[in-house]
Amino acid sequence: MTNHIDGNKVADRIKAELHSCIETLEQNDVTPGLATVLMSDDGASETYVSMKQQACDDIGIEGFHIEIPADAPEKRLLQRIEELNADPTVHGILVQMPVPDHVDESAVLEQVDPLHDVDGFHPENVGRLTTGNPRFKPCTPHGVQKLLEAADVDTEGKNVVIVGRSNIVGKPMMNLLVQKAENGNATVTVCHSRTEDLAAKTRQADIVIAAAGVPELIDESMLSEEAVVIDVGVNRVDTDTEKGYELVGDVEFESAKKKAAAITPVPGGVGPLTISMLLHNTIKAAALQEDVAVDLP
Ligand SMILES: Nc1nc2c(c(=O)[nH]1)N[C@@H](CN(C=O)c1ccc(C(=O)N[C@@H](CCC(=O)O)C(=O)O)cc1)CN2
Repeated sequence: MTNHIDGNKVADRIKAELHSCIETLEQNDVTPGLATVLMSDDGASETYVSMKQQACDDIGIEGFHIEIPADAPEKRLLQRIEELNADPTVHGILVQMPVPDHVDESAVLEQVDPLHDVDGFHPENVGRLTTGNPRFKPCTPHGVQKLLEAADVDTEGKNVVIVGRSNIVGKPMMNLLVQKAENGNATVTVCHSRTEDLAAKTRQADIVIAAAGVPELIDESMLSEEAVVIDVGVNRVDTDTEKGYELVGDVEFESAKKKAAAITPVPGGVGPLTISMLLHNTIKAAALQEDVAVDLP
């Protein structure tokens, strides 16, 4: 029987568990602070940033929202990040991705102080993750691990196929899953747009993680019986509705759910975990910077 993995439920449980960490910080006179920086007119990016701010308000993290016009020079963004690095009330900083084309993404990621880098995108934090000593696990891959754990899916020794090689999801997901660590120890294949015969690869997988950003790329015919399917794609597809679009995953949900042992929906699957794990990382950043011991979930 198909088993839907309810991301909202798992995310709510993690948020409830994080509440006691916030209390511990408050007892030590620390209010964790998160700065979100948006340099984009993209509607989806605006939505994600306001969801992050709302989640901060809900849990007791102080949110600082900075908007920089999409056509401003790169220097303005870099200067603002420098100011945030030095602000003692700000423990976590994230720059919403993607940034405009005229801005050098690497320069932006390197400008965020590694101890404030709650996205885990700074090269120092990427290096720590790769060498098995993560400081901040990138939010979406960490959320996928939490979803698998909640669904009682043991990754040890499993064949995992990740479809997509982005720095935000595909590559850190690979690094987390191959680690000799809890929720790791998997055999991982990373596929991408140049992969030949993608279906042959995904059919070998016990677990398929779809993160290509291509609506309904993966259907039932590309899955093995009883595969676990994690759909990271949140694609806006134009419709005639009042909203103007609908959200579609990278997996053709209706066909895939017939075959999968467990599957995440879109919306309501991985997305909510991205937000919860950002709160997790912000609390960790505050605890590290303020030298307070917290028991993170
Ligand atoms: N600096 C970062 N930029 C981006 C990241 C990131 O982790 N850090 N990830 C993605 C987008 N993203 C977070 O920013 C994100 C995507 C989706 C969701 C989510 O909860 N989606 C909901 C649906 C929301 C909707 O109505 O559109 C769901 O799937 O249920 C949260 C965060 C790129 N950029």
